[in-house]
Amino acid sequence: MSIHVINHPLIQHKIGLMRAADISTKDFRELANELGNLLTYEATQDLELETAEIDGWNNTPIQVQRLKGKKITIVPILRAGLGMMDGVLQLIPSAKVSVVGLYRDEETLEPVPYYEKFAGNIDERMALVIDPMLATGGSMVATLDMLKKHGCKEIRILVLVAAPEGVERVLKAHPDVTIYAAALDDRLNEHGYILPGLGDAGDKIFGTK
Ligand SMILES: O=P(O)(O)OC[C@H]1O[C@H](OP(=O)(O)OP(=O)(O)O)[C@H](O)[C@@H]1O
Ligand SMILES: O=c1cc[nH]c(=O)[nH]1
Ligand SMILES: [Mg+2]
Repeated sequence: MSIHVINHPLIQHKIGLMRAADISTKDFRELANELGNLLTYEATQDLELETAEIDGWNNTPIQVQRLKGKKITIVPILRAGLGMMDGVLQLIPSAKVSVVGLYRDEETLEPVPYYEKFAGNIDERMALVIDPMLATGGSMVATLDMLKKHGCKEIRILVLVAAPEGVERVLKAHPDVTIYAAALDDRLNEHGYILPGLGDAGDKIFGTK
């Protein structure tokens, strides 16, 4: 469908903090989760509601609104997607979690799949795919291919930083998805890293460099 870059001041402030060269693992992790949380709030603004009747505090039946349909599934792309998951789950605590494991081959930049485990009845659930980085778009397109192969029909993507090349590739292959991003950056460098970007998000979240 499209990309929404969320220009909320808190989001812009926090993504700016994440770009600092000397950021600690602790701060990077905290900010990735906080942004996951804020992007979830933005991406769920139009979820469908239904009316339900419950017993109110004084034993009188009252009508309340609740989310309609089957529970959402959150889809973190390993590893780095896990770095946003706690923040997303804070707002959607009963979501089902589907996991996709992919890494980018450093030479070809193509995704190499190594794991997948999807929630049951995924064909009836909205999927929120989370990954801090959308670079060439290869990992995201592979994830969307997997989800659709399992019947998933409604997919929204939450990323911290997107590159124009990746956005174009995703929306060309899957024009029905919507991307929510904290930032749309300038370009990719010759190694497929986003500029100005965040560096290697997986390494920063897991403290592996
Ligand atoms: O758009 P692309 O060019 O596919 O690149 C983006 C992917 O690269 C990173 O993962 P990485 O392969 O470094 O794996 P990791 O999360 O295990 O570190 C990132 O978290 C995305 O999944
Ligand atoms: O800039 C990038 C590109 C891919 N993966 C990352 O972690 N960062
Ligand atoms: Mg990585």
